[in-house]
Amino acid sequence: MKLITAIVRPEKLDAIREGLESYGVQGLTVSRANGYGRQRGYTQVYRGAEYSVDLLPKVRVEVLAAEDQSEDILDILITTANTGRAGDGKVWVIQLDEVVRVRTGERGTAAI
Ligand SMILES: Nc1ncnc2c1ncn2[C@@H]1O[C@H](COP(=O)(O)OP(=O)(O)OP(=O)(O)O)[C@@H](O)[C@H]1O
Repeated sequence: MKLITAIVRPEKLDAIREGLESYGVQGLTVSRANGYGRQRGYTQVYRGAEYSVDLLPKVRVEVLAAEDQSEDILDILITTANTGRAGDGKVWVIQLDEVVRVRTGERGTAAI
């Protein structure tokens, strides 16, 4: 099993959700995030003074995936989040030891 985490543009969230739901993903976690990548934020001018905004608002999308669905889900995230511009985000995949469904006590792929 894998944990797939995507840090992406907030305005892409609807498209990402649609893509994942059409594929049949049963659940996901969304939270707000702030961060920067290589572009290191941007410079803004306010009342004549220049200051830099270094932590840009993003959303974090987390999806639990069975081994045989992980590549498909990764593809959906990358395709739906892409605009081709700097700041599109990052996706990473972590190998999981265990997942437990709290209500039933099911474990492993059955708990996803
Ligand atoms: N090395 C990193 N470690 C942890 N989080 C990161 C890292 N790089 C980027 N992020 C997170 O991903 C978000 C989006 O990153 P961003 O798209 O700017 O990455 P990038 O690698 O600079 O790509 P691009 O060249 O498209 O801007 C950041 O705001 C940050 O929250």
